[in-house]
Amino acid sequence: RLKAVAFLLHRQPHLLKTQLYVTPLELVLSSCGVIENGEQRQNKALITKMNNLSISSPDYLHIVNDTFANSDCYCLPQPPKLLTIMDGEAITAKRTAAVSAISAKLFKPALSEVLCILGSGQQARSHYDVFTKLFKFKEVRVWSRNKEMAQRFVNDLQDPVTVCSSVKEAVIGADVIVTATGASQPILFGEWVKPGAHIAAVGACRPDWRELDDVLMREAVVYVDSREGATAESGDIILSGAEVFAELGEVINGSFPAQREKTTVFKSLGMGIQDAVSAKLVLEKWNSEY
Ligand SMILES: NC(=O)C1=CN([C@@H]2O[C@H](COP(=O)(O)OP(=O)(O)OC[C@H]3O[C@@H](n4cnc5c(N)ncnc54)[C@H](OP(=O)(O)O)[C@@H]3O)[C@@H](O)[C@H]2O)C=CC1
Ligand SMILES: O=C(O)C1=NCCCC1
Repeated sequence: RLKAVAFLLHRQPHLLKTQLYVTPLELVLSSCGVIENGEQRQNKALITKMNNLSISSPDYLHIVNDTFANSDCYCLPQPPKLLTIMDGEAITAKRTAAVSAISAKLFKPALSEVLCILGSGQQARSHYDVFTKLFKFKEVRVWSRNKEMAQRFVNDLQDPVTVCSSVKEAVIGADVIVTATGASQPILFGEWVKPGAHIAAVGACRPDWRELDDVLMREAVVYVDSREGATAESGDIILSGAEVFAELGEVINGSFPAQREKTTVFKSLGMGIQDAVSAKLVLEKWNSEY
């Protein structure tokens, strides 16, 4: 199913997020997708997700509504029927980590013993869950801006995880690094990164925000979920001038190689199709069980 989701990333048109700036809150209408079932246009659905996040507050406001509404986008013969409202926060956490896990599967070094997670919020947790479920690491490290948040993150887990006091301490020697922070300036510097490591860069989803420095962005082979999204939404790509090597879907369909032996960055931004496909899976499971 993860593979199917990733394959779809490349096959479907990508609708860029629409961002509405409403002071003091910034509303991001982050995704919108239409699912059709072949020529008959059965099971059509319109999916919207709204993210509401404040940049003036350290809190990322998770007021997220996902609607999965049955509508005919072409002629609207009758008013659309609301199929379901889903918890966008839960879906966003899982689908983002699932896509990063596909990137790790393709690009992480063959011998990957140390996982490092920068950040201790929702995305950090979902990435921890998926990465430690799918891959075996000898050591897992976490760093967070506030050390007590990192400690709280670790206290919630069954398995041992090392809390690090600095990004440098956390990333030195790491084979796989997840950056899932609200940073707007680089926190991860190329000079600290082990050659051949894989970085799943999840935060810094605005054109003027950074998590990774120029050295890392220019030296690594850069993969993205969507070229169009990356060149419009990612400060790490736009401001560093780094070249995008390939989309994840282009690697999965064989158009571009996975350069596993090199240092690789997967710059994740999130796509509507990821939400649409995930919401569809959830709805189908719900319908089959209840
Ligand atoms: N690529 C994608 O598809 C998606 C990306 N995102 C992005 O991922 C990032 C994390 O999201 P999420 O986990 O939901 O957010 P949370 O609010 O749950 O967690 C935010 C984390 O970022 C840290 N943080 C905040 N500001 C800074 C800063 N200036 N420098 C360093 N660390 C900082 C916080 O650390 P502490 O608590 O210690 O202060 C906390 O660990 C965000 O940038 C978000 O926009 C989110 C959803 C999808
Ligand atoms: O895809 C998403 O959902 C998001 N992407 C970037 C940051 C906010 C949410």
